[in-house]
Amino acid sequence: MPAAVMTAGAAAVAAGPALAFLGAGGTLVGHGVAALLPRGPAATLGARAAAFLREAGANAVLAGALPFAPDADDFLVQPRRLAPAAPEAAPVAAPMRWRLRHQPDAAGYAAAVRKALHIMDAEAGQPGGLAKIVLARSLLATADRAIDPMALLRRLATDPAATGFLVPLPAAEGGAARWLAGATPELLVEKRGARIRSHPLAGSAARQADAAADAAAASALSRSDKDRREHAIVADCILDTLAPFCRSLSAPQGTTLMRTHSMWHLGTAIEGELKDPDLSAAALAALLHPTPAVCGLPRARAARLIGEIEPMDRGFYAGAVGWCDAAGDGAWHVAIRCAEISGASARLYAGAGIVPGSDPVAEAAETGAKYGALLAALGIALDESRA
Ligand SMILES: C=C(O[C@@H]1C=C(C(=O)O)C=C[C@H]1O)C(=O)O
Repeated sequence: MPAAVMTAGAAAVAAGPALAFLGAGGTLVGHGVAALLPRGPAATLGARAAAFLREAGANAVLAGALPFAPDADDFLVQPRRLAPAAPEAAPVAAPMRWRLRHQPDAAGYAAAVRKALHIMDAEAGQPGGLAKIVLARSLLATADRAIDPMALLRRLATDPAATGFLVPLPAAEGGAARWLAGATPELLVEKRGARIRSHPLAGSAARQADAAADAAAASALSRSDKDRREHAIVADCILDTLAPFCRSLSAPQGTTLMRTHSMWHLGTAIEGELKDPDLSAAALAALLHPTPAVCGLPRARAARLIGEIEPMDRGFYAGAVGWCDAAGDGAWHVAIRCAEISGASARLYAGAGIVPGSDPVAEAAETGAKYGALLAALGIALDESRA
């Protein structure tokens, strides 16, 4: 985090920012757009960002989003000005009325999970057989008036376990502004000098209002063989991908429980030291993305099946959002617990990792619970959204 944007103060931001990241790791708020990074696929991001930042000067920052499909074009901008403070708390707004459309509903999602389980079963034990796939669904919420992306961000940023983010996306058809807004609890990779961190999550349970039920849900998750297998695939893949680039790499605490306002997760905090400190945060993010937390194993096979099974295009959901500076430092988060915002519409996305032993109905309920952070921030009652 550049020194100029480390302060997590509470001063008001007058005009709407072009982008913002508000999290425990620091605050980055950018106003205006000075330039757009020439767009391209993940494989060329490191080189494009380095060339841009060499020209742009020592204080320049690039921030934005990588789409789920690594061969699709990313969208990163250089803010005109970095604000030294976080935006102030959300004013209370009049409630909005919503129309909701599931794509697919819980029953349709469970059917998709059954299809994936059938494929896994048929390929069990075969080399290259499908071992994990993350299937997602989407909820289109349309309000009776335009959504204020900044007010939404402020509400998303109230969960201390998540990084609230708001990044611009390429304009919608017809030219309307489009944003990706979310509260992601998952760190893809952070780099400062030679030090790197990653905090993959996989294996989930919905939080419960009753304290005893909540503790029971956490304890069942930590003992679940299915969730531990689902998690290990992600942590091992990240360790294997980073190892060749690291002098040291470890997960000192092993796999532990972490909680957001709406979900419990299994997480593994990974830390390491790069052999080459010039390897940038953007290059590392492009190398890791998409991890089996959002795609599957083997990666290419899972990605192809996701395209065939899911009824919607993921776009920038399950991609990565973050920033990098001229020194190559930066932080990239997995773009989950998020929605595409444009005008009066919010398209929410939620997915769940499927491995042999997954229960289709439970996985559908899990994706429903994962909408929770966005539903709460938009002011949509969870009951209203059930299906
Ligand atoms: C795919 C999502 O979340 C991911 C999948 C998880 C799981 O299957 O348990 C847990 C955390 C995330 O890595 C999502 O929230 O949309």
